[in-house]
Amino acid sequence: MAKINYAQEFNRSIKDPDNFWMEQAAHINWFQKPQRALTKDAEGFYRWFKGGKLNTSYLALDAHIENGRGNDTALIYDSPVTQTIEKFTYLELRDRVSRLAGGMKRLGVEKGDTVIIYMPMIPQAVVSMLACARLGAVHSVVFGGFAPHELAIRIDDAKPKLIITATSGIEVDRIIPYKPMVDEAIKMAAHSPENVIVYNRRLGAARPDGENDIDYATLMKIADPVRCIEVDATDPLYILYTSGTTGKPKGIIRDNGGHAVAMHYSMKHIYGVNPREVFWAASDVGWVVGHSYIVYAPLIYGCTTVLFEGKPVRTPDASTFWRVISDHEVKVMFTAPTAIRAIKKEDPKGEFIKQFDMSGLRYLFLAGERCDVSTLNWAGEKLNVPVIDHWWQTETGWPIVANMMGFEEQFDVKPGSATKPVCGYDVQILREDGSQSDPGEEGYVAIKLPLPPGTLPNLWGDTERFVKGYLTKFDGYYFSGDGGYIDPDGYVFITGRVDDIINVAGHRLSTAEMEEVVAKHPDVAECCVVGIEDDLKGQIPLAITVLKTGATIESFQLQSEVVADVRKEIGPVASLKKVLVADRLPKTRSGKILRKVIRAIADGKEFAVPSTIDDPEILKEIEDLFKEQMVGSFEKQA
Ligand SMILES: CCC(=O)SCCNC(=O)CCNC(=O)[C@H](O)C(C)(C)COP(=O)(O)OP(=O)(O)OC[C@H]1O[C@@H](n2cnc3c(N)ncnc32)[C@H](O)[C@@H]1OP(=O)(O)O
Repeated sequence: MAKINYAQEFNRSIKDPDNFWMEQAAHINWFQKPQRALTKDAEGFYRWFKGGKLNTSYLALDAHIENGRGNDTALIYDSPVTQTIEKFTYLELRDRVSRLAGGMKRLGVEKGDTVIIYMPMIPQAVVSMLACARLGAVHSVVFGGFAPHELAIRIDDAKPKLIITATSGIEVDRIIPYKPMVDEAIKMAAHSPENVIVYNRRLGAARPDGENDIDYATLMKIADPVRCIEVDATDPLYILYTSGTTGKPKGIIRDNGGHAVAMHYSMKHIYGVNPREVFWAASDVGWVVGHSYIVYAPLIYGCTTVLFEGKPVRTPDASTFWRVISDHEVKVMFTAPTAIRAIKKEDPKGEFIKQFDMSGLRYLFLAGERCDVSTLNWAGEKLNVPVIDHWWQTETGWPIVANMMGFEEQFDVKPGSATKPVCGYDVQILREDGSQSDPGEEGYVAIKLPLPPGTLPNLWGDTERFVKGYLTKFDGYYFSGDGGYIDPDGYVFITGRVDDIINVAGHRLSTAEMEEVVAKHPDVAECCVVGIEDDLKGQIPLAITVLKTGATIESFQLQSEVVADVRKEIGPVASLKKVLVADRLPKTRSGKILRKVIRAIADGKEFAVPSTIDDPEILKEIEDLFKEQMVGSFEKQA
């Protein structure tokens, strides 16, 4: 791989984005090349490669086949929960994708239609995504850990013509029946899809048949394969919903052209991997990591990707990751710190690692949540490869800050920092008034516009929220929602969200959404949900409630009902386990709940009593409440 200099490239990407990204765009196969990289649309938003025509499914599959690589392995499905390992060549994957696309076309799916995919980590999920891309249909993959109510919200927002699902998923040793959840979601939603394609996994899960259900296998038998259709670079490839500060999730739009260019660029320059090598992102196709680094980037770049249906522990034990790396000769791996913490807890000395040939592993990348120093160090020591913490968001689709492995010099790691801004991202730390922070001074993490290719051009059906949420706080900047600082050496440190978003085991969740559910309990007068520190999951939600006058419910009963409600409305992924009952909540004089202070008390951290507090006495009550009811965490902090 030709090595180039980070500083020069970074400066060029910021000063001359047009030429910088036109050069990168030359690495992908366009049906019609764009004449310019950067333009503005009718609403004044930046767009990449307008005028270019391409197809993302073509880039991920057909282009490699035309290059003589049809018999190379494109996808390895490794499923410890079903004890299956299955490999698909580019040809085999293309044939499945083009056939499913043909089947979808028979069902009336056309360019621009939306399709929801609610599936476990099985090859048919990847096939479905690429089949949509082949037709120019816009997919929206919904993570399986979300409950029917969450799926219903997304159905009403995306208005899919079709839903593709499977009969079931497997969570370690439990069968999760997906199809009944889809049926329930459709009942809840105002919008009705025309058909539901169901892949029957034959695992014994209930499989209720609906009038408009289509069996995946039958459809594949009768469908004719179809060719890729040409789409505009600025046409949407997918919508991916992510938690916002209000209850309703936001539909992040990803375009085709900018995304393809960014995916290709990132594999080489950030992840330092070569085509034909094996890349493994141990995440889920329901998250952005799954979209970008299980499906699109490795395939567009011509790598072999691994689709892993299992957990870092319990499937069957803490050796699984190392077995996968060794069996499939993984060169570069990506996972969330929480997965490494789970392994470290089970196997602190890393004994399992010694049982496998890990000599092929070049780098381990971590992202999805803040990486604590001990996890970073443990992984580096035990694996004996560079462990690279990097930072990005669903909105951007690819890394914002990283130690870029494709360059001549690799920077020394400073634990707690994701290193330096990636080419294309002019990351700045701003004060409340919009002025630039000094080195080392904490502020809001913002990115000067334009954002590079592949990042969100808008929100699905909600331009106003896009502008308000990202572009208004600092004129001319994208506001990330995170706080942080840049040290005098230019290293970026992300210190955490400045809003009510929490990150539980690498899953981004909204406390506002949880509060809405808790508040609906008939005995709850008011409540708040905050994210508190957790050794394993990084953060977990904690609900604090005040009961209605006269309510006699026992606190353990309330907890079990509220936990069940949150699981039912949001899903198991929310991981709300603890609900406390307080006499009062600390508030400002204007009635705003002091969540930050509550969080600090729960985490045993120092805090300043806000001058706007209505009654400082309540803080003492909350402190006592935590001491009484959260014995475990408080003892640990003491
Ligand atoms: C950089 C940009 C980004 O941030 S993209 C997001 C990156 N994040 C990630 O990749 C997520 C990383 N986390 C993980 O993969 C998992 O949390 C790992 C570490 C594997 C642990 O999994 P697990 O033990 O299941 O814990 P969890 O907290 O994820 O799950 C909580 C409850 O939800 C359930 N769940 C999870 N996934 C599903 C699913 N697909 N379908 C149905 N249920 C699911 C879990 O079983 C668990 O349930 P329960 O509470 O035990 O009953």
